[in-house]
Amino acid sequence: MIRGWLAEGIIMVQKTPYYSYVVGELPKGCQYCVRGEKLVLFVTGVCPRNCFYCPLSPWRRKDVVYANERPVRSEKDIIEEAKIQDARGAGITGGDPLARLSRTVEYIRLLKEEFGKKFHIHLYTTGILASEEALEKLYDAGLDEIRFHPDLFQPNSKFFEREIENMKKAFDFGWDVGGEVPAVPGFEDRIKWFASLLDKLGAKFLNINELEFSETNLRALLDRGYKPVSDESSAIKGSLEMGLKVLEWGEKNTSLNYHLCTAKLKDAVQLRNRLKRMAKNVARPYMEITEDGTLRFGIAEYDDLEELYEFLVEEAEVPREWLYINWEKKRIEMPVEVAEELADAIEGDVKFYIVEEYPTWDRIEVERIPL
Ligand SMILES: C[S@@+](CC[C@H](N)C(=O)[O-])C[C@H]1O[C@@H](n2cnc3c(N)ncnc32)[C@H](O)[C@@H]1O
Ligand code: SF4
Repeated sequence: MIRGWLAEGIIMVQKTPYYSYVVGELPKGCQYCVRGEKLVLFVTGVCPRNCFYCPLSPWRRKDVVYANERPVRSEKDIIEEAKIQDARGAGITGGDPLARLSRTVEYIRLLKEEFGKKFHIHLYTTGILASEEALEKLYDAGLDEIRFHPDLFQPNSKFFEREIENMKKAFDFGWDVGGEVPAVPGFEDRIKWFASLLDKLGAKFLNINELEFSETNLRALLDRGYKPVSDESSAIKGSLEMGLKVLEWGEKNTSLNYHLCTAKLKDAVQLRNRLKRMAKNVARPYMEITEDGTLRFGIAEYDDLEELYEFLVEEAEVPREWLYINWEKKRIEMPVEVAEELADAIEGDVKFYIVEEYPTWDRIEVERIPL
C-alpha cells in the first residue's frame, strides 16, 4: 500500500493512478467511470434545490434528456449512444432524477434489459424525493448504487432534514448506498458530520468532489470569496486541500470508504477514456485516433463540393475510397497525408486543413490547422 504524507504525518490516504485520492476501496460506480465505461444519462434538468455552486447551464436546468452529449428523443438514442461508447454501465444524473421518477425507472429497466444484469447503474439524488415508494421502484428496476447529496451547505435549508430522513430508508434495500458532495471550502465540519452519519448507518462510501466553477456558477462562487486555482483549471482554491483533510480524519475516525474525485480526473482520465472508447467505434477509415481519443483527418473546403470531388478523382487521381463528402459540414474529408499533398499541388480557391474533432455526438472541433 502506498502511503501519502500530509502535514500531520503518515496517513493511509492513497493517491490513485488517476489523480484522485482514496481511503479503502473505490466505489463500484467510480471504478467503471474512470475507465470511461459509464454512459452519462442525464434524465432531467429539473431539481427542487438551488445550490449556489450548481454547475448546470440554464438550458440544462430544464426538463431535457441527454445520453452523454446526445439529445434523447426516444429510447433508441440511449441504446445507440451506449453501444457507440461500448458502455458497461450508466450514471443517472440531473437535476434530480427522482423529479422524473417513472422516466428514470423506465430507463433503468431498458438498460438492464438491453445490456444485461451486470450493466452497473448508479444514480445521484438530493434525497428530497426519495420516499420509500420511490426507492422501492428504483430498487425493483435494478438500480445497483445510490448516492445522496443532501443540502449540507445551505444554513436553514428547508430540504435538509427530510433528505436525511429519506436517506436512512435507503439502507433497507440490497444496493450500495453512499454520499456524494462537493468539497466546499469552509464546510469541513459539515462534511465530517455527514461522513460520521453515513458511517453509523452502514454506508459503503463517501465520494467528495473537488469544487469546480462553470460559466453558470462562477459569479456566485466569486461573490462568496472562492477563487479558481489558476487560469488553466476549473478547480476552486482550497477545495482539494479541504477534501484531503476530511479523508485523513475519516481514515482515523470512521470505517467508511472515501474517494476524493478531482477536476483533473474528470478531464484527463474519465473524459479521455470515454472518448477513446467512442473513437474506436465512430472513426472512418481515413481518420486517425489520437492519444487523447480525438479524431484527426484532412479536409478540403470549396463552394461546389461536387465539382471539387470530380476534380480530385478525375484530375488529381485520388481513389474514391479516400474521399468522403460531408454535406452537413460542407467539406470533403480525407486522410491527413492526402490533404497535405493536395494542398501543395492545387492552386486556387480550395482551402485545405487538418482538423481534430471529438468523436462525440456534437463532434466539437478542438483544432484546425490550415495547410
Ligand atoms: C453533477 S451532480 C448531479 C446530480 C445532482 N444534480 C446533484 O447535484 O447531486 C453530481 C455530483 O456533483 C457534485 N457537484 C455539484 N456541483 C458541483 C460543483 N460545482 N463542482 C464539483 N462538484 C459538484 C455533487 O457532489 C453531486 O453529488
Ligand atoms: S442538487 Fe445538483 S442540480 Fe440540483 S441545484 Fe444542486 S447542484 Fe444543481
